[in-house]
Amino acid sequence: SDTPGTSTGHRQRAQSSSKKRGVALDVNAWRGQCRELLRRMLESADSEPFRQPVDLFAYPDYRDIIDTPMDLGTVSETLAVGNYENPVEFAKDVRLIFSNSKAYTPNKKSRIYSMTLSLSAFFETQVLPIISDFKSALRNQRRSRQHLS
Ligand SMILES: O=C(Nc1ccc(F)cc1F)N1CCN(C(=O)c2ccco2)CC1
Repeated sequence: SDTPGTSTGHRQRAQSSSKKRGVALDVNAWRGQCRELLRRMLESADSEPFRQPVDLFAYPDYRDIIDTPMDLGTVSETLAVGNYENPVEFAKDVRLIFSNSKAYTPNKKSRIYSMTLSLSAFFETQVLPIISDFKSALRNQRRSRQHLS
């Protein structure tokens, strides 16, 4: 065990701003990354039914089942005007699109519902590193601010 009273050595904090372990920990990088992720989803054929709000004349019972409609166009607009504070809020709205489709579908074999399954699988693989990079950038920022105080 350590000799009592010995310091464990004072880790010199690198003076570099946000570079740590070779990755740039930029607390704002998530916004452009999410815009790019949306762009890739919107170019996929699987997103076609989810690019705009559901036409309630085509699906008159939609609001009987779905309390909070959501679509990729609305998410894109919210992101563009700066109304998401972080990628977790962004992911919450995208996931709402998929859960709405699951709630509304009459059966699990419906074509439109099956499109959300592949789109959601793609989304989850892509959004995970965006969220974890954001969270480590935030930790890093708080650590460096705390260091200054
Ligand atoms: O009507 C649309 N989208 C849409 C919106 C604007 C358009 F111009 C054209 C569209 F096709 N739906 C997507 C959401 N939806 C479902 O998730 C679902 C699950 C099972 C069966 O449908 C209902 C249908």
